[in-house]
Amino acid sequence: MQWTLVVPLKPLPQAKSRLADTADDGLRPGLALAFAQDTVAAALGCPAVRDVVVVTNDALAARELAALGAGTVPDLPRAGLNAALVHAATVVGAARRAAPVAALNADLPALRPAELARVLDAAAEFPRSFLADSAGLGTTLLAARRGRELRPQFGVGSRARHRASGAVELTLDAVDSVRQDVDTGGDLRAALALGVGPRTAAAAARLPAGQQ
Ligand SMILES: Nc1nc2c(ncn2[C@@H]2O[C@H](COP(=O)(O)OP(=O)(O)OP(=O)(O)O)[C@@H](O)[C@H]2O)c(=O)[nH]1
Ligand SMILES: C=C(OP(=O)(O)O)C(=O)O
Repeated sequence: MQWTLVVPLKPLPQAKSRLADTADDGLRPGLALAFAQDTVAAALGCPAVRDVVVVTNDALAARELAALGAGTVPDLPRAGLNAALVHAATVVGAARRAAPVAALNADLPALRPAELARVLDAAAEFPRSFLADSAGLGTTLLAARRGRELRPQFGVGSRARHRASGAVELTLDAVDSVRQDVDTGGDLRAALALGVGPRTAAAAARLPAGQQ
């Protein structure tokens, strides 16, 4: 089964606010873009992915991610993450005749195509499913098979909400790169230890010593 991935991305100046201690206002937007570029590049390299559509209102990010081969959809004004995902899934569904769709966070700079393929292959077994993040509280991927709605409930504590909504939790081992989202300095160090993509490696090298 081949999936369409919907990747949400905030305007870069507002993105990754919890990384303020690690990267100042001058470096943080570039770091957020690098995470998204490495996430999208790895997703496009995954055999289980048909296409990647980024939902964002950031013109620079849209341009850079389109250059990698992603489609882009403008966000709805001030609607928030879940509304942006529903909107993008609707646009994608209309264009692709109810293709299977998965939402994937844009902050997975260590993402490996083979691990993403294992997660998506597992998701193909269930009408609606999700993968918990490395912290065990959030969600990095929510998948809906053909003809099912995504019904995203991302945000603080989303693992419990997705489970309560009836989505099946995918309990795979050895898919750390799909779980490792980067919200904090500690997350960034964990992602660097797993091995990040080239754009994140370059952006992280510009951080002050001790923050990498
Ligand atoms: N298109 C779109 N994407 C969003 C929106 N809010 C969050 N996102 C994206 O959804 C994912 C998870 O978002 P958050 O954890 O809320 O925000 P973040 O920028 O990653 O980090 P913080 O600022 O530290 O909360 C990231 O890929 C964000 O860029 C939104 O309103 N619209
Ligand atoms: C939005 C989410 O991600 P984050 O951990 O980046 O807030 C989530 O886990 O639902």
